[in-house]
Amino acid sequence: MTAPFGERFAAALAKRGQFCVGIDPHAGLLQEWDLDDTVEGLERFALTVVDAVAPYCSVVKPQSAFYERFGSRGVAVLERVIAESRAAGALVLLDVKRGDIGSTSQAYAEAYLDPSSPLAADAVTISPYLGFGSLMPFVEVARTHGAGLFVLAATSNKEGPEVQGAVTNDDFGGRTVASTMLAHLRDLNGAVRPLGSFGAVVGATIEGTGLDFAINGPILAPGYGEQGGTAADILRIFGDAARQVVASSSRAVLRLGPDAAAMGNAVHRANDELRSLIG
Ligand SMILES: O=c1ccn([C@@H]2O[C@H](COP(=O)(O)O)[C@@H](O)[C@H]2O)c(=O)[nH]1
Repeated sequence: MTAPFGERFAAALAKRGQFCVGIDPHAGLLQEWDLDDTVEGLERFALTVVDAVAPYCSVVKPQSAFYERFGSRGVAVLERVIAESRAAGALVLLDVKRGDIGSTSQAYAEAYLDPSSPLAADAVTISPYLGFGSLMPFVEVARTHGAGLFVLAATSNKEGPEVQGAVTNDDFGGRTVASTMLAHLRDLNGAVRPLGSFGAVVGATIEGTGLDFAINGPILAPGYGEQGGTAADILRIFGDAARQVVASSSRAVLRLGPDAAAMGNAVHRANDELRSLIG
């Protein structure tokens, strides 16, 4: 029986550190690596990154869009990325940002979280734009299989606050949407030890929001590196919750390839920096 994701996440961060590499095969990066923008180029790129970083990272985060761009053969590459990263000991957080009415959420959840699916990962990112309740099938499937979820709360992009900073009416608590998502996650995680399995996505780039990050669950902080987020930002934004954060960076690491040692060293450096500030 697989241990719950929150337990596996806490153990992985304690063992391998708080840095996550996003495995995002951008067309521009394929070109920088001297690879063709084809499924063969995609495969070479993605598997080189897996070999270089998955043995050291606590978490890797492939972004599904860059694989879907190549149709079914690209998705087959994604399946290999997931399987080989897990075999190398990394947790795989598949960045798909799915979310729909409940019955469709059920199918998405089975596609990404049921271990019998070829695309099954340890956790996925999901979008609560259809209402947090529409995500309950993901919660149930995640509970059944010991998987994790990361719900978009306060994303790293500058356009996010238009929606995430909007205030709900009194029937729904009169709080910002981001704060409402964090409250739902706090309720789901309860007092589970060492950590619940239901996490939030909060950008490493956001400015003082007054949000309460004590959700007793994992937090993904994308926007580290290329988008400007630093280890100091992780401490500034999350305070006491900083130890539950995995900071994610894609392009800033991938640009160092195809030199595997350079990408591996970037992981060690980022982990050291986060450890020295957060403990
Ligand atoms: O708020 C969010 C949520 C997800 N992302 C994703 O993370 C990476 C960021 O890539 P970089 O190259 O490090 O900027 C990418 O896959 C995004 O889709 C995010 O940036 N912000």
